[in-house]
This record gives sequence, C-alpha cells and structure tokens, in this order.
Amino acid sequence: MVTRIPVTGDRPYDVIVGRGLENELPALIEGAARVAVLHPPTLRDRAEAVAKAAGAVTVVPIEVPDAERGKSIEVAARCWDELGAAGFTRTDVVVGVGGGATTDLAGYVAAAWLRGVRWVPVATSVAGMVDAAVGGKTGVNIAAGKNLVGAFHPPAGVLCDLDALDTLPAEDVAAGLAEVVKGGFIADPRILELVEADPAGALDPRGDVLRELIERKIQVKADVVGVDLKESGLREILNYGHTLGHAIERREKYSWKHGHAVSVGMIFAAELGRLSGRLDDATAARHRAVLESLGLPTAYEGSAWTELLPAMRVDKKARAATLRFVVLDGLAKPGILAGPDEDLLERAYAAVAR
Ligand SMILES: NC(=O)c1ccc[n+]([C@@H]2O[C@H](COP(=O)([O-])OP(=O)(O)OC[C@H]3O[C@@H](n4cnc5c(N)ncnc54)[C@H](O)[C@@H]3O)[C@@H](O)[C@H]2O)c1
Ligand SMILES: O=C(O)C(=O)C[C@@H](O)[C@H](O)[C@H](O)COP(=O)(O)O
Ligand SMILES: [Zn+2]
Repeated sequence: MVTRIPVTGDRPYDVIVGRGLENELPALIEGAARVAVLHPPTLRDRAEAVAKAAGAVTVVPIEVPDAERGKSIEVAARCWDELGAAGFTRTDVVVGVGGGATTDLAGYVAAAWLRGVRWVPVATSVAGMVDAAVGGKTGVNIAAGKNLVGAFHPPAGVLCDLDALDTLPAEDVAAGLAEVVKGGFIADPRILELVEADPAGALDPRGDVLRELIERKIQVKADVVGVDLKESGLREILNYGHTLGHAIERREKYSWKHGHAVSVGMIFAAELGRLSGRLDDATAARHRAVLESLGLPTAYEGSAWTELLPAMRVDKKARAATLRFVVLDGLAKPGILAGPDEDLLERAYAAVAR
C-alpha cells in the first residue's frame, strides 16, 4: 500500500510512503538529463538502487561524509564542483539518499546551484521521513551554530521507502521518534496515545504502529508547511524543543543525535510552559513518561547551563536580544514565550540538569 500525503503551497508536492518505491522516482526526475545522487558511505547500496531506478539518465554519484560531518559548507562546495564538472543544468535533478543530515545538505546544494534546481529527498531514517525531507528547510551547520546557512527550497516530491528502516540502527529509530512525539504534543495527541499503548511497537521498523506514527507526523508537518513555508508564524511550532536542543548539539560538537537533543529540549520547553503558568502539571509530566518509554534521554549536564544560555541566542526564532521559545498552553496548543527572564530559564533547566 502506498500513501500519498500532499503538501500544498506555491509548489505543491506529495510525500510518498510505502515499500519498494523505486518506480516512483522516474516521474519526479522527468525531463532531466543528469541526476546527482548524494549519499553517505553507509547508504551506498541504496544509492546504487536509486541510481538504477533513475533509468536512462547520466547519474553523478556523490559520496558525502556521514551524518553531521556531511552538513558543512565545505562539503556543499565540493558537491557544487562536482555538478560543475558534470555540466549540470537547470533541468537536472539533485537526489539526496539518506537521513536528515544528508537530505538537508542535498536540498541546500540544489537550492544554491544555478539559484535553484529540482531536488528529491529519498529519506532513509525516521527523522528524515517524518521531518527533514518534508517542508523544504535545507541547510548546513557553521561554527556559529546549527543550520545557520540554508534556504527554503521545497522538493519535487519526497520518497519514504519503509524498507530502508530495516538497516537503520535502533538508536536512530528512537531518535527519529523524538520528532514524532514533538508532533504529538504540538498538534496530534493520537500520536502520544499510540506510543503510550505500545512503545515497543513504535520502535519496530516492520510494525504497523511505526508506519501509522510516521504518516501522522508527516501529516502534522504538511499541514504546517503548506500554509507557512518560510516560517513567518505558524511554522515556528515545529521548532518545539529545538532552542535548547540545538544548543546542546553545538556544545557536543554534533556528536549527539539531533533527536536526543530535541528530547531533552522538549522536557525543558514543557517545564518553561509549566513554570510560566501556561501548561498543566500532568501534560508536562507526560513529556518525560513518553520520551523515557522510548529510551530517549531527558537529562543533560547541569554545569553546562552557562554555555547553553548564550548558545541559545543564535536560535532563528530570537529577535534582537529577545529569546523566543515555543511552549504549550495545553496539549496541542502551541504558543510563543518571548523574553522570559533568566531566572525562569534557569529554573526550567533544573528539570533536565543532572
Ligand atoms: N530540514 C528539516 O526540517 C529538518 C527536520 C528534522 C531534522 N533535520 C536534520 O536532520 C538531521 C537528523 O536526521 P537523522 O537522524 O536522520 O540524521 P542522519 O542523517 O545523521 O542519520 C543518522 C544516522 O543514521 C544513518 N542512516 C540513515 N538511514 C539509514 C539506513 N536506512 N540504514 C542504515 N543507516 C542509516 C546515517 O548514515 C547516520 O549515521 C539533523 O541534521 C537535523 O538538523 C532537519
Ligand atoms: O521544519 C521546521 O521548521 C522545523 O523546525 C523542524 C525541526 O525538526 C528541524 O530540526 C529544523 O531543521 C530546525 O530548524 P531551524 O530553523 O531551527 O534550524
Ligand atoms: Zn528537528
């Protein structure tokens, strides 16, 4: 069974979820003479299968470093050199095969090449399928912080072949579920009920529970990015847990998994909401219970606070000196907390400090 989740906007496209989706690729690259296939070494076999499915085009395979090591301006520059050498034109297509780090890179390579060419993410991780490959946020990390250079560049379509999850390490399945749980708290509480009823099922790549969770979270994201591609308002809710999460990733030099950092960040955001009188105790406590049931981290070094606070100031939601956080006014009622005082932030951090 193949599910197509439409994403609306000026350049609408479908997120396609199913198994054995190779035959979906030709329509997405129609008219291209060349297709660049960016992939990390771990996904070489899958990239070769994608290249084969591309049919009668010139394939330009580009191997990039794995995970966050590939998400850099230097790696992007090497990809542009390879596109130049291959004579890549405006009708050609960039395909990113991998997790969120690889598709963020591939999307940015496509966004900047000739000021924007078609691209297709072939998402191979849970985080990639439910979040990174959907919505057209592309980019790379720089020394100053996470995703600080990038572009909004919607894909031509998104392929989420569930067969890819068979080889995804269990830790990465769980990390991706942090973004799914985020979708449960900000918009679709049924996600939380499904995880609470069967956490083991949620973690099983072959099971129906994970498929339903993936499709539900894609729907949450599609509903948001379809009306606010460039994050002028509503889209900020997708950043729940990310203000602290990105600061932790940067402090850890990107050795922490994104989903792990976001998990800790959501505990912090829930506590911010609770301490500012906006979120009830039970919903705040539910964050910890759900995330821990998936084996996700909910604590971070207490002594790191003095480093994390300045790191949060490069968050894209900040305006001048004012920090802004996504918090909840109740289950599935996200809102913005602007300019909380440092004492409140420090008290909220106590909920994750170890
Ligand atoms: N653009 C967005 O809207 C958005 C949304 C969420 C996350 N992100 C970004 O996505 C990244 C996190 O995504 P991720 O967890 O997928 O990261 P990732 O790309 O680093 O993948 C995690 C690990 O899983 C491996 N992997 C992926 N698929 C595999 C498979 N099928 N079999 C075996 N190994 C596989 C990768 O090689 C990597 O080692 C972060 O960089 C984050 O900032 C972006
Ligand atoms: O799509 C969005 O918008 C999100 O915020 C989704 C996040 O899960 C994702 O990690 C995103 O890359 C963070 O965006 P950033 O603008 O804070 O870098
Ligand atoms: Zn994220």
